[in-house]
Amino acid sequence: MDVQGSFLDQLFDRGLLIETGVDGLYGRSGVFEDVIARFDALVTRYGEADGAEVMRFPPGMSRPHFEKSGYLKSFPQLAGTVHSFCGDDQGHARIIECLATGEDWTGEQKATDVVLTPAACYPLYPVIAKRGPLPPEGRLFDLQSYCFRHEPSLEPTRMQLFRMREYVRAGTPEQVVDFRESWLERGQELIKSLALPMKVDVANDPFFGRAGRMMKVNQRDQGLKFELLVPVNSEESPTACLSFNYHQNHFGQTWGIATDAGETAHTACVGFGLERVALALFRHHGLDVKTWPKPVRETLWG
Ligand SMILES: Nc1ncnc2c1ncn2[C@@H]1O[C@H](COP(=O)(O)OP(=O)(O)OP(=O)(O)O)[C@@H](O)[C@H]1O
Ligand SMILES: [Zn+2]
Repeated sequence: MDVQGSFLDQLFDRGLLIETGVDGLYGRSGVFEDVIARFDALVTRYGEADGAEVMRFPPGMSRPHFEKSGYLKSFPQLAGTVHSFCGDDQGHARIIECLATGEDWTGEQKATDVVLTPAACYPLYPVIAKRGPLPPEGRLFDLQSYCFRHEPSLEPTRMQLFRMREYVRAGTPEQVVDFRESWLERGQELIKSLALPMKVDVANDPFFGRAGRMMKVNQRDQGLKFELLVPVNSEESPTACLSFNYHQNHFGQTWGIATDAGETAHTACVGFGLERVALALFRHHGLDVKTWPKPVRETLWG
């Protein structure tokens, strides 16, 4: 068995992750959750002085907002929608019949107004827009959400439902670029304080299809996305644990968000993959948190 498979099996054997029968969909133990909570609190300590406005959204968002966001243009392969049965007794009878005969029953389902949140910041932009033009200092938000992406995998770091902590900045290009620069530094300090090996590299999002190829090249050429990578599954392809994204005026234009001076607002976000950081810690410091290096334990548990 390859290294990835065995790391996942070790996590199952220890009960840190709990199998559900679906790749990338796992339960988590109390110990695993405690590591996530401690890391989440550490992120808060690093960002505290900035006074971000805290908002928490459920892991589903408005389908009309999702449609307007442009997500389906770029990442149709990752999207997840919530469907429900809206029929009558006959429809119900067909579902039961299909289940009994092993036929597909899902044709009776209809799309609801809810889609699964693909990234913690997607529900935020329409909320910012609704408040009107930004104040002169711009705005800063603190988010955390379960996110869904249809990317089933045996790599434990690639889940279908996982939590993303984010800080999102909206303002002038200068304000937004400053924010991203400062988090590029802080993010590295933060991961160093956990004694994890890392590197920062330019990256691209998985834009779909032929048209997506150019978008990947553009994103890289313009340095719009950086990732902080930690080897978890392998040394050759380290895992993006943090990402630093400059959207330029994409969301400002899409949602009609203006700066105080009446220009289209720019936005950027820094995202922390909470499960990925936890997995990196278990990978490098061992499956028993009691034996983790003392400085790491002190950073997390004080
Ligand atoms: N499938 C996933 N499972 C667990 N965590 C994830 C997953 N996809 C993304 N993340 C985490 O969420 C953060 C923000 O998401 P982002 O869209 O920037 O990731 P990404 O660039 O798509 O990651 P990758 O390149 O590995 O697919 C990432 O830095 C990562 O830590
Ligand atoms: Zn984001």
